[in-house]
Amino acid sequence: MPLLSRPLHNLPQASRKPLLILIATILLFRYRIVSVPQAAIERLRDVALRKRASPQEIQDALQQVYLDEPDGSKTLLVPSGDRISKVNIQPTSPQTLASNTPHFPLIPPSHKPNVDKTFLRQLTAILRIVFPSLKSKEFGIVILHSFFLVLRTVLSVGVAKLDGRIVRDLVSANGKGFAKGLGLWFLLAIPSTYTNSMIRHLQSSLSLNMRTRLTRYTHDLYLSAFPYLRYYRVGLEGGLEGVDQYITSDIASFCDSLAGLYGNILKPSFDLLLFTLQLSRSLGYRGTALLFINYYVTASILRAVTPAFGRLAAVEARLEGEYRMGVGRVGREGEEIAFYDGGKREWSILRRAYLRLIKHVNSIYKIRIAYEWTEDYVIKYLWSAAGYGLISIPVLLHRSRDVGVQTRQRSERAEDERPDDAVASRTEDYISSRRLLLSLADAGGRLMYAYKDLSELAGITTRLYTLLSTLHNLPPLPPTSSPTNTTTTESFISLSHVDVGIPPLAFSSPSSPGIEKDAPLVKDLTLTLHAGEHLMITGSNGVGKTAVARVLAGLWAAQGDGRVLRPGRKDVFVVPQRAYMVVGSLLDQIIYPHSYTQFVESGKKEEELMEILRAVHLEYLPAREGGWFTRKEWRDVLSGGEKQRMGMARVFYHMPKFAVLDECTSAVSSDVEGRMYEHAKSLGITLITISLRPSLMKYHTQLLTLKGDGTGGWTLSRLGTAEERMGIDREILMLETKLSEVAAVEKRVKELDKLLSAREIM
Ligand SMILES: Nc1ncnc2c1ncn2[C@@H]1O[C@H](COP(=O)(O)OP(=O)(O)OP(=O)(O)O)[C@@H](O)[C@H]1O
Repeated sequence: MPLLSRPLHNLPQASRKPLLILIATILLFRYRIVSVPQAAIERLRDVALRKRASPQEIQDALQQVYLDEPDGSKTLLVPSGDRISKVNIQPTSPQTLASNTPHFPLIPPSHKPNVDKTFLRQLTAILRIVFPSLKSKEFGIVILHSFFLVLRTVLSVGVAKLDGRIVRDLVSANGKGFAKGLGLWFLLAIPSTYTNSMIRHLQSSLSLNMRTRLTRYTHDLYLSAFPYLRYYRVGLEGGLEGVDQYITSDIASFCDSLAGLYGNILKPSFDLLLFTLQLSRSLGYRGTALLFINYYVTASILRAVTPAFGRLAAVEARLEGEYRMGVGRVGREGEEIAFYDGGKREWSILRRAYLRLIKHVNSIYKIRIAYEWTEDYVIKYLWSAAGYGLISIPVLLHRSRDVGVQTRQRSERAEDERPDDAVASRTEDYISSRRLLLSLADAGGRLMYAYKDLSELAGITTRLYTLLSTLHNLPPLPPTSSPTNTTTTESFISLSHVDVGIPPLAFSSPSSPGIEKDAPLVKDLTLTLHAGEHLMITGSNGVGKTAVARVLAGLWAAQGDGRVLRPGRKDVFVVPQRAYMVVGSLLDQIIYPHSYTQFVESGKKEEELMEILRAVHLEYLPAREGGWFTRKEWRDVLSGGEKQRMGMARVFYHMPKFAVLDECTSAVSSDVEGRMYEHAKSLGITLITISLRPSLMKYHTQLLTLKGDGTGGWTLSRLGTAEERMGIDREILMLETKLSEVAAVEKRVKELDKLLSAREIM
């Protein structure tokens, strides 16, 4: 170590060299990717669930996240403790998506959710996704759940009977019978309580499984590749806002509500059926008929006073979404807001959104008071009173019959019946019937609540259905056929008579016919760009430059009778104006949209990534940020210019034939920008640049100028040879130098003027 303890510059030349090599090696090793080559992927494949994973395997799994399976499915690697669990995820097949589409016809925006035929149709369509087959896990849970629900009802009847028996034995002072009843009571308590816990567990489990299925299905539908790009088009063309609320909150509410409702309908229905059957034995046919009249009257009263819970729930979910979007916006754009010190303004915006929400929720609560009051009155008190009346009929009839019989037989024979037995048996009847009636009232209450829940479910179902039907019905973007010339294998991009305009809504609703279509931003655009030629698109702000890029990228369909021909999606890479940073490591930023596995499989090496970073002048990043695998919120960590350079790094990583650069270097210094352009050209990438910077003209051979005079006009001109372009550039530089000297000359003229006027005064 004495070598290291001396300052480096004090060392003789000969001993300095090995030290420098050593330091360089250590540095290189430090920033070397903890490479997870193909072998590591195979190793991860072999990691068994029960086997303890090594720290290296855990690290690999964290970076890898997924394993691609030969059947197209993915295996999710979840490190937990020192083990790695694997979850196989089957993507929804395009055939399934296509076969489901006819079940999701669009509903008019004016549709008001209610418990009606439309609701049933919507629910059935969604249930196709949740229960794809009778063999599915969800269906199994429903069967088990139903079993426990029925068991609970059967046990309740048993409890009611036992209750009556215990009291009978007590009244008739039958100690032995009483002790036996009590023993049975404790025994019956075991399956009863277990059944209750299982019902709750299976309900939560059903909800979670349904949520997982719906979420996966929605993700597969929403995050669809070209030609659907539904995540991008659902807002502009689908007219749906706040999709995050639909996918996160609405799906969860729907599943909770549906799973809860199943139990809340099935169990009280069974209760009602079984208890009525039991009661009818002691009530007789007249009592049973009266019981049914009671049900009918109650249901009619409650239906009349039930508010439109479905509509209220749908509005609540929408307002919840608006408030959530507001909070999300402040989080996302925090820095911009802070620069303007816009906290107060945002406060008032958020407050308004929140107030709208709670005002609505409050009004629901108020509406509920009247409804719940009526419900309680009818179910608890009216039913109980009716119950007492119904129980009293056989008891009183029995008694009067007894009295009649006794009077008639009094003279004929001595009373051989113990009055205690009769009382005990009546008490038993009464206790059992009373318990059954109380349970009946409870079941009725639950059913009425279930109706309210059903209305709320109708509201959430409509929202979820709207999302799914919009996603299903977005038509695919028109194909942009690959123009690879088979004779020369040369690629080109060609637009012929293309109108470029904001895409209209994909579906015009019957309520809003004949929406005026916007005039195209650019009309009748025709151009052909061969590989090796470079196009610059310019024009004032808002004239439609990015719109042209969107058409070139295939994000917007060409309007009019135009035709777009371009190579496949791999060969055209677009770098947008706003730099996008993905969640993940530093390495993930460069390789985006590739995953880590794709990077490993591409066979690219870490040295190549370093080379790319060097080309965009970001070679210091791995050292500064603590290595390739550092995970940070890159959107905040990198500066504006750094983010834009990262965008260019992605171009150099993916090496497309064409790169559309939409003002993606506006925050990069001119010298670095120039070097990046030169580098791109040296790699054989054909550039299509959207920019207002004349200094970039020299890297291009064609200039498309959008006029922006409202007519959609444009001009296309050649920019001359490289020599000529450099000549123009030199002239611009010379003129700019001369212009910069003007200020100094003017200053000197003013000084001379002052001098002259001073002499004249003297
Ligand atoms: N999603 C959209 N919804 C509605 N209007 C849009 C949408 N996208 C673009 N526009 C409109 O289309 C016009 C052209 O937009 P574009 O982004 O192409 O302009 P640009 O020429 O790239 O402008 P800049 O130089 O400011 O980036 C603008 O008037 C814009 O308001």
